Formats: sequence, C-alpha cells, structure tokens
Amino acid sequence: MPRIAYFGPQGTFTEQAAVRFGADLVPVETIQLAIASVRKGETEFACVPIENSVEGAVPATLDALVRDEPVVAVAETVLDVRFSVLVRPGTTEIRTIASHPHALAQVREWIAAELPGVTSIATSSTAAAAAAVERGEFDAAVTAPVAVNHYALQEYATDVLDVADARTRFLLFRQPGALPEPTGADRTSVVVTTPDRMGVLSELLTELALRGINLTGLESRPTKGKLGEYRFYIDVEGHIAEPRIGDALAALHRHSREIRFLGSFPKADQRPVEAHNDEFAAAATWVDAVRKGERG
Ligand SMILES: O=C(O)C(=O)C[C@]1(C(=O)O)C=C[C@@H](O)C=C1
Repeated sequence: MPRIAYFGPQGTFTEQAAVRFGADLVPVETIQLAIASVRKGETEFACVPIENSVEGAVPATLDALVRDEPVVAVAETVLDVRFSVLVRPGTTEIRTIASHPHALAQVREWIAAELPGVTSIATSSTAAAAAAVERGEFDAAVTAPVAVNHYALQEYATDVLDVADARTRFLLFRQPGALPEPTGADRTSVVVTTPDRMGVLSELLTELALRGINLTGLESRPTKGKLGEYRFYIDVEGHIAEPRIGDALAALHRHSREIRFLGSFPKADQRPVEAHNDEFAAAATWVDAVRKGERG
C-alpha cells in the first residue's frame, strides 16, 4: 500500500483530504516535512493544502514547492471548511485561542463578537492547536470538526465561520514520473521566475489568452533574493499533453528565467474544459503538409 505523508497531526483538514486518496497515512508536523518526505522517498505521496477560498494561497506550500528537487501534483481534492472551537472539559474562562493562521483568519469576526479580548495564537496546524489545548498551553482551539474525536476536548462551539461556503483545495504530490492521463477536465500548474523587464507578466498571460487557455490561479511569492523579485505560480485549465497547453508552456519557457512544472492532473470539479484540440490538430497537420510541399 503506498504511503501519504500529510500535514498533521491527526485531526487536521489535510488528514480528511488525504483519506480521500486511499493510502496509508503518515502524519508529519509541517507542510515542508510532508513534501520533504516525498523528495527523500520516505513516502510515495504528500498531501498538503494549496489554497482557501477565503484566505487565499497557503504560503508554506508555495515556498516548499520551489525549494530543492521538483515534485509534481497528480491529484487534487476540495473540502468544505467549517470550524469547531474546542476546550478542555470544565473550562470556565477563555483567555487564549489557538489555531493555524489560515483558520484564525477565517473566524476573526466570530472571535471578536463571541470572545472579545481573547488573545489569538498561531500554531503549526489546527490539530496542533487542539493538542496544545489538551496539554493546557492554551484555553481554546479552532479546529476541523473531526479533531474532537482525537483529543480529550469538548465542543465549545460548532459551525464557526465568518464567510459561508468556505472551501480549501488540497494537492497530492509525488516525485516526477509518468503523468496522469488527460481526462478532458484537467488543471496544469507551473511556477515561473521572470527576467526583470517591462511587460513580462503581461507577455506570459497573453501567451495563454491567445490560445484560449483559462487561467484559474495566479499567485506571486518573493524569490527571497532581491527585493522586488517575484515568482509567479500559474494554474490553467488543460493538460500538458494537449497541443495548446504544450505550446503555451513552451512559450512561457521562452519568456522565463526559470520555470518549474508542478503537474497536470484531473480537476476536483470534473467540469470539462473547452480544449479546441481538433482545431489545433488540424492546424498542425496543415503546417506539416506545407512544410513537406504538399499544400499551399
Ligand atoms: O491546519 C489544518 O487543519 C490544515 O489542514 C491547514 C488549513 C490551511 O492551511 O488552510 C486547511 C484548511 C483550513 O482552511 C485551515 C487550515
């Protein structure tokens, strides 16, 4: 049975996402360690959060993907997110509330309204906050609903969320290898570092637009070198096996100082992508025939 290192400990949202991929689960303390476990070959896969509909991209994941050897995503899944607030049995007063920064950001208004004056403390994950509350370090934890099954805590509040219908997307990574087959409903992800020249980002996006490629994500992170120098994380609909996606990635390669392929994999929503593959195939056949002197 393959093994998935996931951003744990037990009781995180990421664990629930990893369960869907059906393999033996290995909790690790940080996103970096989950991805490192794949790089070192300790586990075949790593499951980590990539973006949340309320708080946006997960910076630890974006940064871990460009460090060291490449890893590629082979699957994604999306979870509905709502939180529970857990406390030790017998708690009468809450002075501190702990959680992952992405979770705290999604319940900020609830805390201000229901627990005014309480100090919020960032922990490595939602479940790490539950473990810390169990140990008596903090009074309350903002967690995934399942965390109550893993820690000796009780629910102070459930269904806590400032913005309804929050969702988080998770990716399953492994070392580079054969790509998942195209399904007609795929996503491709790359990260590029551009040369420092005017209009370069617009050139990248134009390469996509010209080929009718739908951009589903664009994030920037500092390269951590020169101030003002950024990497761009680009998600598009389609699979690198499709001619127009392959063409577009080749164009991005020409415009970039560095480019790293982060995967082509089936989208969680399974909504078919308008690919125009027949038109691209017909155009390639025509060029081929012209080159051979068979067509004008
Ligand atoms: O700490 C967890 O439980 C996680 O799985 C991480 C994470 C995140 O990074 O966004 C996942 C989903 C929620 O949005 C809050 C936290």
